[in-house]
Amino acid sequence: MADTRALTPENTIESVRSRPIALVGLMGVGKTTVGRRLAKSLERDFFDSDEEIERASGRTVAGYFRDHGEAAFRDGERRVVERLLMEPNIVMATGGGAFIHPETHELLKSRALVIWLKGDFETLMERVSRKNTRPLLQVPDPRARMRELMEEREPIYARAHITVTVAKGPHTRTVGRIERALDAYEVPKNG
Ligand SMILES: Nc1ncnc2c1ncn2[C@@H]1O[C@H](COP(=O)(O)OP(=O)(O)OP(=O)(O)O)[C@@H](O)[C@H]1O
Ligand SMILES: O=C(O)C1=C[C@@H](O)[C@@H](O)[C@H](O)C1
Ligand SMILES: [Mg+2]
Repeated sequence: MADTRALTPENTIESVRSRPIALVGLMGVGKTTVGRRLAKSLERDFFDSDEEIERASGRTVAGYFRDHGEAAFRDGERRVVERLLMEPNIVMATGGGAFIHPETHELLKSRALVIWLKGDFETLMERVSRKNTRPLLQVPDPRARMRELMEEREPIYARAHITVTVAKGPHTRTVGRIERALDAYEVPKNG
């Protein structure tokens, strides 16, 4: 059955704006910390898919990867994202790989207003180096791994409805940029 929530010109801008807002992008770009502040500013509820997986499984993301592997994590992530997309009026921070997984990508693209937070390499490295809890970066050369992830993933993140460039500076600046991008957003003619 056709998804009536697909982003087409028949959707009024009001209906598109009332979709869940989903933040996607690489580890460390600020999806969680910026998302929380954006939700507050827009008077929406905030959810983080990684935190929801941790709550539901009673494990940390790193523990989940260790015990069940990445494929099981991606499956759990898809289910969590699908459930969160039923919530009205939310901002959702997704895990860095959610929009890369084809089924989760499709869900997000058809039911949310997807915003790619695009960071430069050095900003991302500086931010991820503050915590060593990210399983994909527990490798001998995390800089090389991050470069690979950027190359593999950026063309996919670029399919988001909106791209917002994130640079050094306070979270509030990124929130302001996202709000301006949302105000300027128009439903594309070709869906
Ligand atoms: N202007 C800023 N915007 C976003 N994050 C910032 C900013 N300044 C500092 N940070 C910090 O960068 C770190 C990473 O942010 P955060 O955890 O929100 O990233 P994330 O995109 O959710 O990553 P992950 O995909 O691993 O969940 C945090 O310590 C956050 O406080
Ligand atoms: O970029 C990724 O693939 C990931 C990012 C984190 O948010 C977690 O979802 C997990 O560490 C995987
Ligand atoms: Mg996060």
